[in-house]
Amino acid sequence: IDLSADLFGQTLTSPLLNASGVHCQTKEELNDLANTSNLGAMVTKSATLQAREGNPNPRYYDLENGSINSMGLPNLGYDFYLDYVLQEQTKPTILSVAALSAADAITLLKDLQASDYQGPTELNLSCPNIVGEPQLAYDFEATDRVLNEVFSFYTKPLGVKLPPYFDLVHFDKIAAVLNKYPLTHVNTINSIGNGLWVDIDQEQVVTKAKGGFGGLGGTMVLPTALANVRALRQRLNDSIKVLGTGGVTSGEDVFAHILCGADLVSVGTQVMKEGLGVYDRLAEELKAIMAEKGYQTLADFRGKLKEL
Ligand SMILES: CC(C)(C)CCc1c(C(=O)O)[nH]c(=O)[nH]c1=O
Repeated sequence: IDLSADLFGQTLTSPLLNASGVHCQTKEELNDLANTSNLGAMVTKSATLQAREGNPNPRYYDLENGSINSMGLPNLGYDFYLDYVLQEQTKPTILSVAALSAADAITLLKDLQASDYQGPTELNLSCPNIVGEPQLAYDFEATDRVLNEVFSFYTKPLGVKLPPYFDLVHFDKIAAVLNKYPLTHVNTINSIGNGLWVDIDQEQVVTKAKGGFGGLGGTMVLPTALANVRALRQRLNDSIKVLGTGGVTSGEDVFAHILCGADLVSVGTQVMKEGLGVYDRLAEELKAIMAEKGYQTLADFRGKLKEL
C-alpha cells in the first residue's frame, strides 16, 4: 500500500497535512510538525505583515462534535515565517499568509516575490474585506480584483485557502474566478464562519471575541468540506490541485476526501483533541481501508466518487 502524494513536485510519504492555525504558530510547534511521522507536509499559521497577539481568551473551545474558534490571527509575523521556510524547514512546508486588507496582502506578496523563497505559498482569502462588505472570498468581484493584481507581479507557486460555499451558483462563481489564474492549488474548506455555541449551565457563550461568534471545525463540518472538495474539483482546471480540509477524524474521512477529489488532506480540530499521534492513526486506518478495497495507491480511487 503506497500513500505517497505529490506536493508541487515534492513527493510526500503521506497525503496528510496540518490545517493552518493548528499547532503551527511558534518555532516549537513547527519543529513538532517536522518531527511528526505520517505528516507528509506542513502549513504555517497564516502570517500577517506585523506580528499579532490575536483575540483575548477564551478563543478556542472544544465541542463534542468539533470546535469553535475566534483566534484573531495570532502569529509571529511574516518575517518570522519567511525565515522559518528559508532557514529552518526540514519537511515540505506551505507558507500561509493573510492580511487584514487587500492592500496589505499586495504588500506582503510583493515582498515575498522579491525574496529568495521559491516554495509554495497559500493566501488565506477568508481575510476581512472593506468594512461593510463580506469576507473577501464571499465577494467574487473583489477576489477577482485582488488575484488579478497579485498575478500581475507574483510568479512563484501560489494557492488560496477558501471558506466554505453553500450555494451551487457560488461554486460556479468562485471557480470561474479562480480558473482565470495560474494557481497551484485551492485549500478547501476553512472553518464554517460565525457559528455560535451556548453553555447551558452558565447561560453564556464560550468564546470571548465577537460576542461568541466563531469559526466551526471538526466532525460537524465534514459534509460541507466534502461538498466543497467535490464541487471545486468538478469545476477547477486540472492544473489546480485541491487540498481537502475539514472534519477529518478517521481514515474513512481521509478516504472520502480523496474520493471527492482531494490531492492532499489536512487535519485541524482532531489534532487539538488527540495530539499529533493522530497522523499515525489516520495513515494506518487509510491503509487498512485501501487494502480491504484492493487499492494500491491514492490515484487508484482519487476523484472516483460514483453518482447513483
Ligand atoms: C478569520 C481570520 C482571523 C480573518 C483569519 C484567520 C483564521 C482564524 C483565526 O485566526 O481566528 N481562524 C480560523 O478558523 N480560520 C482562519 O482563517
